Parts: sequence; C-alpha cells; structure tokens
Amino acid sequence: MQAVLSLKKYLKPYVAFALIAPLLMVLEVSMDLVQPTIMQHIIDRGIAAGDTSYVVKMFGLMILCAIIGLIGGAGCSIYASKTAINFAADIRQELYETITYFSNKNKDHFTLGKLITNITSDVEMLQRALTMLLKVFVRGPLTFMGAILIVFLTARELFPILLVVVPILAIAIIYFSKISGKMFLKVQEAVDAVNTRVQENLAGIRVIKAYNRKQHQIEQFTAVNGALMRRNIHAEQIIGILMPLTVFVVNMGIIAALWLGAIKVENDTIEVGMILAFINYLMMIMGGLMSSTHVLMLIARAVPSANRIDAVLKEKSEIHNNEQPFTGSIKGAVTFENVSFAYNKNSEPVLKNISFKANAGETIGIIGMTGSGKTTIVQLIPRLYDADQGVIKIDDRPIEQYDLQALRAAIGYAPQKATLFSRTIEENVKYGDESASLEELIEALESSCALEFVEKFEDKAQYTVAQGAANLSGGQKQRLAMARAFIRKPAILILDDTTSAVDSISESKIQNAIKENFKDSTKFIISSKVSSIRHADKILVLDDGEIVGQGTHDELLEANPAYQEIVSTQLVRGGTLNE
Ligand SMILES: Nc1ncnc2c1ncn2[C@@H]1O[C@H](COP(=O)(O)OP(=O)(O)OP(=O)(O)O)[C@@H](O)[C@H]1O
Repeated sequence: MQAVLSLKKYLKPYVAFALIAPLLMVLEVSMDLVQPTIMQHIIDRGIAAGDTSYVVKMFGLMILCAIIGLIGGAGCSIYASKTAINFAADIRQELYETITYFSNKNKDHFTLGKLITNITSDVEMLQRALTMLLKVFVRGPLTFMGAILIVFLTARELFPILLVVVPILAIAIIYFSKISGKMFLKVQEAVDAVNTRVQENLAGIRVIKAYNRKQHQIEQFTAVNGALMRRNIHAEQIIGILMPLTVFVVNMGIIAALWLGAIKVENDTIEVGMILAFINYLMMIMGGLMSSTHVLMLIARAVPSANRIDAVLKEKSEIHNNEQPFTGSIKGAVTFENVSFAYNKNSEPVLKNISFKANAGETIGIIGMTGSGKTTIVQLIPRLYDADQGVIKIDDRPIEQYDLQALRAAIGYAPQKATLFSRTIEENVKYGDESASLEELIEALESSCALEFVEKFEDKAQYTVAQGAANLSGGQKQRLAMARAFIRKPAILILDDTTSAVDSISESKIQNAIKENFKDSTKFIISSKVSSIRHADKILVLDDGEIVGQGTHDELLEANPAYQEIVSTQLVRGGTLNE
C-alpha cells in the first residue's frame, strides 16, 4: 500500500479531473436513485387515481432525470479516463527515463523482462484500476447507501427485508472477493512468467532454430501458458459463482417483498407502487455492491503492479554525477591505480589491483583468456560501472570529478556486441554525433571499412537496419558500430573485440585508418588475436582479473610467459602474427 501512496504524486496535476469525475457520477447516481420513487408516484398517485396529467408530468420528470443522469455519466467517464490515461502516461515516461539513467549495476538487478512488464502491463493495470476507481467506486457505495436510505425513508414497511438480504450479500461478496483477490495475484505472477518466456524465446529465435529446440521451447511455453490458463479459470470460476449467488439472494428478497407486500396491500398499509420501487432499489443495492467489489478486486490486482513500478522508480542510480564537475577539456591520458571491482557485493572481484598508465594518443592492446576481465576494465572508463577500490584517472584527475555527460562525450565506445537500432544506417552511425556532416559520416564509414558494403545498398546510408540488425551480417554490424565510435572523433577510443567477425584484409585497413585518423586519441583495443594488438604502444596481458604482464609486443614476447603462451597457441593454430 506504501507504493500506491508514493505513486499518488503522479495524480497531482490531474487532481481537478479526478474530482470532477466522481462529482459528475454523484449527479448520475442521484438521478438513478429518484427514478423508482417517481415510478412509485406514477403508479400510486397517478395511475391508481386516474390522474393523467400527473402521470404525464411525472413522465416528463423521469425523462429529464434520465438526461441529467446521462450527462453526469458521460462526463464522469470522460474525466475519469482523462485522469487515468494522463496518470499512466506520466508514470510510463518516468519509468522510461529512470531506466535510461540506470547504471549497468542497476540494470543487472532488474531483468529486461521485468522492466518491459513494468512499462507495459503494470502501468496498464494501474490505469484500469484508476479509471474504474473514479467511475465506479463512487457509484457503487453511493447507489448502495442511497438506495438503503430511500427505502428506509419511503418504504419502511419493507425495510426489514433489507436487514436480512444486505448482510447476506455483503458477507458473500467480501468472502468471495478475498479469495479471488488472492487468485488474481497468482494470475499476475503467471502473466509475468508468460511475458518472460515470450520475450526470451523471441529474442533467441535464431538460436532456438539453429539448435532445433523449437519443440523444447514450445513445451516450456505450453507449461507457463497452461499455468496461466488454470489460474485464470480458477479465478473466473470464483467470480462466476458469486454472480448467480447474489442474484439468488436478491430473488429471495423479491419473493419476500412480494409476499410481505401482498399482505400489507391487503391490509391497506402500503400501495403496489411501493413494492415495485422496493424491488428496483433492491436491484440497485445488489448492483452497487457488485460494482464496488469489482473495483476492490481491480485495486487488489493493481497493488502488486504499483509495488513493482515503485521499486524501479525508487532504485537509486549507482553512478552519481559530480555536483561541481571539472569542466576543462579531456586529452585522454588514462591511469588505473590498484583498481578492484566485483559485479556483485558478495562475489569474488573480477578485477584485482589493476594498475597501468596510458598516455594521451597511445594505443593500448588488451589480451587475455575469455572471462579474464578485459571488457570489465574498459567499461570502468566511461563509468558504466564504478570501481570498488582504487582510482581511475583521466589526465591525472579522478574520473568522478568530471561531469558524466562530458566524460562519456569524450569517449567513443564500440562494445563487444554491436547494438544497432531499427533506423537508417546514417541515423545509427550519427548516434555517435548527431551534428556530424555528410563528409564526416562518409569518413567514419570509410575508416571502419563499412562504406564498401553501404554503397552497395540501393538506399546507401538510408538503408534501414531491421530490428536486432537481422538484415546485416556480424561483420557489417561490427563495422557500423565502429563507425559510430569513430564519428565522435573521441579523446578516448575503445574497441572491444570489434574485428572478430571482420576479414583480415579489412581489419588491416581499419588498423591503418585508426593509426592515421586517430593519432591524438588514446586507443584501447581488446582482442583475442595477437595480430590485432601487436603494434600497440602497450599491451596488457590479463589472467583471471589480474594484469600478468604489460609492455610492447617485443618486450612481452621476450619475457612474459603468459603472452608467450598466447602467441605460441595462435602460431600452432596455423595463424601468423601478421594476419
Ligand atoms: N554483468 C555481469 N554480472 C556479473 N558478472 C559478470 C557480468 N559481466 C561479466 N561478468 C563476469 O566477469 C568476468 C569478466 O568478464 P569480462 O566480460 O570482463 O571478460 P572478458 O575478458 O571481456 O571476456 P571475453 O573475452 O569472453 O569477452 C567473467 O567471469 C564474467 O562472467
């Protein structure tokens, strides 16, 4: 419930709409409530006394009430929807922005599937609950209490029937809604499981096909889908029993009213119109109770959604920006002093006491076994993660002293997995620098050896990359990702294994282009191939999170056993160091 309260601030801008909606609903309910009484008067005073002009007058009043009720109802719907839609849109926007500013550690904490469910179905659930709350919650209790009051004031002879029927209805509804509330919680959990499965399967569709695991995936989906179906059926069945049960209780009330009414009419204590009005009010009481229950159930379902949304919104970004940042320019010298880092608080550090210096304009090669920590090292430079111990400096100043935006703007980072968006090639590359000119775009494409294949597309740089870059090869994706880093002309250029899918002739061209065009940039080149880093000014040899050697290719080849082993393995595999 705490989460629901903390989300109420998103309602503030729409508080006027949120108040108008129930007020208009009061109008509609009031009009509904007077109708049976008017009808009672038509029967008892008009028809029974043969007073036609009174009947016509009352019919006119009925029509007027119906029109006013219609205006109230429609107005309430409009304002309730306006409030809920705006409220939901603001929360969705805030969620998206919060997630955008998440550090990688924050992202690791929530899974992708959960975040998608948050932005889509959880927000949708809140929207539905709020709409119903504003529309129906006022209507339900008001109709219920208003009808009881009117019966008490105008048909007191039949009031004892309500004293029996209403508690039975209330107990049945409370009991069933409690059970179904719990059931719907389970339904929501099952929906989560289906969402996660669908998302995972669609993202990995190629792997699933390649490994012939379609049947296996279908079986897994059938299991979660089956669980959702069973839980839905169970929950719906409980609601399904409630409806006929309440109708049965109300019918008993009607029979009692007719029986008691017949006796009282016989005794001339009441008139026929009162019995009919009472039956109408009884139906209204049932309707009021049912609709209140419906809203309560929706709220019960929205609470877990609110909790999940609140958890994301309250997640504090692990990376803090300096309030008074250093604003000078960045030349690009990078120093690591005894840096250690673990992805999770209690787990083994992935980097242990890393120390090295890269002078501005130098090329640093990073090599080592899979999982030795190469990517982790370079991710600390743009502060995708913050180091747990030690200091990282740029131009002899700790990186925390720089403005985060300015720091990242000085870095061109092409990650190991090339991520392209479903936009044109131009837009994808200019993602690195939106203000880049056409010449700069061509230059970046040329440096990354992407121009040769881009020119072959009919639309050239306007060629649209499909979702997940499914219409590009692995090597093409890598080249465009490098072009995006190049177009920034960054002080620090980081290429994380970006030529693994690029042929050796193109790789050599890219190496030359980097040498030529990025003389002043400090370059970090991660590769598992010695040939990609052998000309670096300094090579860092990593093993299990530690630097076990640093120096030039020749120095390491002469004195570093770990490097010698890597070189000899690659020679044994039939490679040459000049590939
Ligand atoms: N987001 C993460 N959460 C937890 N552990 C992680 C995460 N990313 C990487 N690791 C772990 O950190 C260690 C170093 O990973 P890293 O990606 O830096 O290695 P790498 O040398 O770049 O490997 P590769 O050559 O395969 O790319 C590995 O053991 C890996 O399992």
